[in-house]
Amino acid sequence: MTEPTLSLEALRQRIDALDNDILRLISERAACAQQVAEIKAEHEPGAVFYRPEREAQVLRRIMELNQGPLDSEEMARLFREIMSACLALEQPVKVAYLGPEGTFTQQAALKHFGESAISLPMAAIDEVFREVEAGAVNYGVVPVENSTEGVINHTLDSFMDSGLRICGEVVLRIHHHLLVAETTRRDKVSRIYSHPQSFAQCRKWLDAHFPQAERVPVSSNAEAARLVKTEWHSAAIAGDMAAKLYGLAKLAEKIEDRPDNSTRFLIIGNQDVPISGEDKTSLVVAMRNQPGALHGLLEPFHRHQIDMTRLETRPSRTGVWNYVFFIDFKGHREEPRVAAMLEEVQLRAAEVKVLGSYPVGVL
Ligand SMILES: O=C(O)C(=O)C[C@]1(C(=O)O)C=C[C@@H](O)C=C1
Repeated sequence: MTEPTLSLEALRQRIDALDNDILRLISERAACAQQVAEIKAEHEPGAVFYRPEREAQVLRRIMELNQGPLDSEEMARLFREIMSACLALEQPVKVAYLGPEGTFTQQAALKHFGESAISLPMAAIDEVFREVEAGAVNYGVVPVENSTEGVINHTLDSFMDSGLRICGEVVLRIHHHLLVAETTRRDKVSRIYSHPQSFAQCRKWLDAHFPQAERVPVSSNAEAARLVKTEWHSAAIAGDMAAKLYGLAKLAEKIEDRPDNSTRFLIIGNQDVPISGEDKTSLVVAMRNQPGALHGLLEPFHRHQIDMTRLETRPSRTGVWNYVFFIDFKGHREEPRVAAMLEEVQLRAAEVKVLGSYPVGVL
């Protein structure tokens, strides 16, 4: 057995000395951010302090540089919080999310903006849009698609009537747990509350383990968790945030049928985000009702070798049998190859609306 090189006492002294350095360096960094804020405020009327492209670059660089022993995601999360605190010094950022408190959307908001952001729950997706449009908050966070259940139509439809732009995306691994009040026994659970999407994502597990329990759909997972707090014969399917918020125990963990179950959320705001180096663009395209229209729309993507990551169809709501396409692809609208493709699509389509170019989610 090899002897430890330093005693416990000596290691703790070393940690204290390192903490002194870290403290000094974080303070120096925060002072730099304050100066950045002064420059922004001087040069731009209505200065925008939050810079998604810069944040993505900072996090990507840290992940590339990291050599362990902490893994790169863990290290990026630490830097995420440092930047969040620095941004709060520049200007506290207010974020509306699809609530109530304890939902996965709140978790996504905090994952993206860090714990120093002020997050405000809204009752519905269109309320999140309205709060951002009215200027009551700086940004909004809404779910847009789930890997098991598909697209969230409310969010796509809200974009059709809104002038807001997409400033970012965040992907969250969704882990569902079966939660109960502390005194509830497994054999007493006769009713399970959850959001319909979560029931769908855990259907096989529920069929196998609780085939007899009544499944009661409610408006959110957090609402399900709130209900079981006082019902000793009920359980809720919800995530970690809701479990913590309502002090519930986990009867079973990670009960989702697919281990890669994840949800993608969009950050909506009023700004056009510059190129970060690894970006995505989202469009809504209305096509004329004629044969070959879809082929005509897709052809320029193929020719310019642009990687489409999603294509959704929605009724346009402005005429019978008219459809619009929601398209996501890799690349930024200011890249020449993307700009050339967009020009061609514009010629072929009845209407094209660029919802935004934004950094591919880092964390
Ligand atoms: O570089 C900037 O523009 C900053 O304001 C600094 C900083 C950071 O802490 O690194 C903080 C907030 C921005 O969203 C991006 C980066």
